[in-house]
Amino acid sequence: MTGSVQNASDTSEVNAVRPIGVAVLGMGNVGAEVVRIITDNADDLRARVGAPVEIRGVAVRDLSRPRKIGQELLTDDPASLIARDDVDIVVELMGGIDPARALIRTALESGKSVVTANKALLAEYTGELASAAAEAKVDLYFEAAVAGAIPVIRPLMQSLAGDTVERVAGIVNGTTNFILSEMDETGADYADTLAEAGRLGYAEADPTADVEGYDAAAKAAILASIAFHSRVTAADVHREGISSVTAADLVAAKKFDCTIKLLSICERVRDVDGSQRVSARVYPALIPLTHPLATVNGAFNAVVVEAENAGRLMFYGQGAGGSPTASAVLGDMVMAARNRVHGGRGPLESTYASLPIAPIDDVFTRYYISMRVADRPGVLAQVAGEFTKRSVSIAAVRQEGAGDDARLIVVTHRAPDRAQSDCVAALEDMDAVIKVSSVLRLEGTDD
Ligand SMILES: NC(=O)C1=CN([C@@H]2O[C@H](COP(=O)(O)OP(=O)(O)OC[C@H]3O[C@@H](n4cnc5c(N)ncnc54)[C@H](O)[C@@H]3O)[C@@H](O)[C@H]2O)C=CC1
Ligand SMILES: N[C@@H](CC=O)C(=O)O
Ligand code: NA
Repeated sequence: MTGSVQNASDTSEVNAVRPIGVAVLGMGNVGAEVVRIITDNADDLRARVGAPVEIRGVAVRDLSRPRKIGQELLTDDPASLIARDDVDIVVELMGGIDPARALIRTALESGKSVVTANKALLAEYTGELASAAAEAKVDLYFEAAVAGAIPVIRPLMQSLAGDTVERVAGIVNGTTNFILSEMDETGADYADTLAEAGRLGYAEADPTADVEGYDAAAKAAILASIAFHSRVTAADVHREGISSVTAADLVAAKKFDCTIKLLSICERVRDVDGSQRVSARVYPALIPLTHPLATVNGAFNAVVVEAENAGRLMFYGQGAGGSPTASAVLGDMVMAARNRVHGGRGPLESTYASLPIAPIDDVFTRYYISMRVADRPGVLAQVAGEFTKRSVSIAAVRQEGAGDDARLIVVTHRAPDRAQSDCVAALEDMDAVIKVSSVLRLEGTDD
C-alpha cells in the first residue's frame, strides 16, 4: 500500500499527533446524524484526516432528553464548549441567527475553524463571518447550507474558480419540491404533505421558511455571491413561495406539457451598455416536462450551472434530510481537520466583482396567466390589447369552458417582468375579466 493516508492509520505516527477536537452545536435532524457518523466512522476519519477526530461536547437545549451519545458529552452551555482549548472545529447545526451568529464569530475569532449548514445566517452575515475567518486564518465551510448532500459550493468556489459563471438555477428546497411532487403525483393535500416533510426531517424548524421561499432565497443569495464574486444577501433576492400554488394549477400546467417547481435562479444580467448586474430570484414556475429539472421529485434537489467555458453542468441528489446533510457537513469537517493537521486553508470569500443587483422588474421573463372571463364576443381582443399596449408578445392562448366557467389562459413570450406584471394589473381592472386566478412564470424554454 502506498500513500500517507493508509500509512497514517497503520503506524504509531498518527497516535503521536494531537487529536482534532470537535464541538457540535445542536443535536437535531442533522446534528444527531453528524454525531453518529463521527462516532461510527472514527477509524476511517482518523486515517483520512491524519489524526483522531474526537467529539469534545454536544450543545443541546434539553439535557434531559435521551440521546445516542454519552451524557457526559452533553451541555446546554455552547459558549463554554466552544471556548475550550481542546476544541479545534465548531460544527454549528442549531440553525437561526441568534445565538448562532455570535457563537460562530467567537469561535472564529478564537482561532477555531467552523463548519455550518445555516443558510439563513450565511445569507445575511457571510461577510462578517468570512472576515472573521480570514482575520484569524481559519476555515469557514458551509457545503451543507445549499442543496444538502449535493456538492455545489465547492464546485463553484474551487472547480469553476477559473471560469465565468453565467447562470446557476435549480431546485434547492427539498420540502417544497416534496410538496409539489406529492400534490402533482397523488393529488395529496398541501397541509398533510407539509407535515410529512417535517416528520421526514426536511422542513425547517419554522416551515414558513420553506413554503414562502425564504430558505430557497437564502440559498440563492449564497449561490449568487459565490458564482458572481459579489455580495448578495437574502434581501437582494426576489422571493415568492408556493403557498398560492393549487392542485388546479398543477393540472392546468400538464395541459401545457409542463409541471410546476419552485426555482432559485441566479443570473449574470448583461445590459446593452455592456455593464453587468446580478439577478437572484425565487418563484414557482412552469417548466416543460422535457426539462431536466421536471424529473427532480420528492426531497431531491438539482442545480444547473452554466459557465462560459465549462458549458452546462448539472448537480443532482438529496437536498434535505438528516444523513444526506450530515454527509456534506462531514466532508467540510474532514477538510477543516486536514488543514489543521497538515496546514493550508480553504478558499477565502471572493467579492471583488461587486456587481449590482438587477431588480425583478428589469429581468426578462415569460408569464402564464389563467383568468375567468365574461363569455361574450370581443373579450379575447380586449385582453390581447392590454399585452400589445405594453409590447408583450403572446405565445399561446387557450380558451376553456363556457358561460360562467369561461376561462382564458395566456402564455407570453419573454419581456421585462415589469411589463408582464403591468399586464396582469390591467387585466385585473378589466370588466371582462372576472378573476385572474393564477399567475406563474414559465422557465426552461428558449423563446
Ligand atoms: N434538515 C435538513 O434537511 C437541513 C438542515 N440544514 C440546516 O441545518 C441546521 C440544523 O437543521 P436541523 O437539524 O434540521 O434542525 P433541528 O431543528 O432538527 O435541530 C436543531 C437543534 O438545535 C437545537 N438548538 C437550537 N438552539 C440551541 C441552543 N441555543 N443551544 C443548544 N441547542 C440548540 C434544537 O433544540 C434542535 O435540537 C439548520 O441551520 C438548517 O437550516 C441545512 C440543510 C438541510
Ligand atoms: N428545509 C430545507 C432543508 C435543507 O436545506 C429543505 O427543505 O430543503
Ligand atoms: Na451542498
